[in-house]
Amino acid sequence: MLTFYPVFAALLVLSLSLWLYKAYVIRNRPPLPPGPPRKFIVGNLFDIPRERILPVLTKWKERYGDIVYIEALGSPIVILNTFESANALLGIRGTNYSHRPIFTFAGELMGANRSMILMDYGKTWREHRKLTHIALSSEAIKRYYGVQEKMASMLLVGLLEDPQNFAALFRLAIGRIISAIVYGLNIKSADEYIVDAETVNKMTSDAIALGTHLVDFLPFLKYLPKWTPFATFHQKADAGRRLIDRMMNQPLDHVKEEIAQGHASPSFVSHILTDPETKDNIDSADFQQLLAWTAGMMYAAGIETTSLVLKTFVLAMTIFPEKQAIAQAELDRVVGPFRLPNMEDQASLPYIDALIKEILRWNVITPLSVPRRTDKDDIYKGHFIPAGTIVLPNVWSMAFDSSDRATDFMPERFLTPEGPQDPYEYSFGFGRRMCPGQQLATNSIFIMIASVLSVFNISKQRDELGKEIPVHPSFVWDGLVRYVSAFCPSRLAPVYKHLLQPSRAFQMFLLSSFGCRSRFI
Ligand code: HEM
Repeated sequence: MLTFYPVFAALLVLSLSLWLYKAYVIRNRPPLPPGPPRKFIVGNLFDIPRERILPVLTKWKERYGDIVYIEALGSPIVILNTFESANALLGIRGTNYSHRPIFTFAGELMGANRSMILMDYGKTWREHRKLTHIALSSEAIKRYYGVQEKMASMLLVGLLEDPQNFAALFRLAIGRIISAIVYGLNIKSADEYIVDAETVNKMTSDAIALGTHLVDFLPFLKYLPKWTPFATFHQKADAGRRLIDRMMNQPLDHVKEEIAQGHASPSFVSHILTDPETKDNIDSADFQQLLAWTAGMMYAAGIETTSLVLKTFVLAMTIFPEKQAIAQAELDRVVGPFRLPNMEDQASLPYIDALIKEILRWNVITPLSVPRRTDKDDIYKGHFIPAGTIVLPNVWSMAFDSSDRATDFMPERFLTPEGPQDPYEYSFGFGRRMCPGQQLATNSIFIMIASVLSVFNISKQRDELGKEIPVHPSFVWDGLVRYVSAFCPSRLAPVYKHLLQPSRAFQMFLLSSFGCRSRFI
């Protein structure tokens, strides 16, 4: 008993000193950024409704300004509402702001932290980024023009046959481009793997949405045995892990088999596996894992995002036919009626370029980008940002802040030199972790949009009485990606004028024989 008192007294003194030190440090450091009042323990956890998060963020921005501080179960979160603050912190102070939050559910339990997008900033991330650069550098992407043009003409053929199925056809076209570039897959094998990629995307995007899994805020829950009633997340995570592993490894094994049989098509993966110089330059303990995950990541990150932009394009053209007419007039003028557009036309089609920017702005695909985490304490504009803070760039507010009449669909806003912030500067992220697939994505979007507008008129469906069925834009946000919700009252009708109204069979032949000069790596 006697020996207990000195230990107890020492502990008491230690705790008191720690408490006093913390109080002293807190009092002497700059204040946290402003934000809504926090409740005891839970903080603002229940102020972040998943479905209505954007209006809540807008309200906070109006009340607290450029940079807003909230907490969820003790985890600090900072929301950056302007391009200036996002660029200053995520871009210029990139060393401190390029980490990702620790996603216990998606990252650790499902195993998605092996992918570049969720991986923490550091040596392994740099290896992934370096390898990805081989496939997506400005030089490399020029070699994909042929495959992009070919897939665009195949899309047109698909649309002629089944115009109402446009959403699936867009996804297929984008999936085929990426799988041809990354794995050199032929169309049949590509279509097989696209289905896996879709499921994995949806699952991961859902899993990393803010506030979806309690285990992300209370990581000790991961130690709950799998059989306990509250640990159903374990089964979900195990199923996710199996699916992710299959998606990463199956196409890679497919290419290896093709190489062994001597008939692999040129692709990123076959290039890395067969070029001894490239392989020798890669300093990685687990080369196979590195290759499987860089290739799989390009595939997974590129399909849903790019095809969503195209779906938004159809929605916008349905609602704003006058903008469609201006874009088609430009195509008539520049490309003319005797051929389909190609990648070289891009620089001569400023209205199409402005149209793509407006689509990216009007429906921001990732309204809060992909979250970051601070490594060390920081001070910005007199506010203290603690180490370990989750940082969310509010891209949504950047897009709608940038000009008056922000909710209108107006590609023209990007045709004047004093126009608003360029959406390419915020839609694809910031600084060191900016999307490496941006150029590939914008090229695919360009060729698909220009080709579709050359051959089709997009309009509202009509009912049995011939009256137009109204279309109301509606979006669903799963926390990372903002989807255009199922809408189908759009009609893609061939206009034929660009092909001098040939017979249907001849037209199919013409379309499918365009753009066949495909070369990959
Ligand atoms: C319209 C299409 C696309 C959009 C809107 C988009 C958007 C984004 C965003 C917002 C990020 C997070 C950046 C950050 O943290 O600052 C990102 C990361 C990433 N994107 Fe994209 N992306 C698109 C297409 C693609 C394509 C086609 C590929 C590859 C072929 C790709 C590969 C990646 C990868 C690998 C990352 C992770 C980068 C890292 O964490 O270092 N994306 N993308």
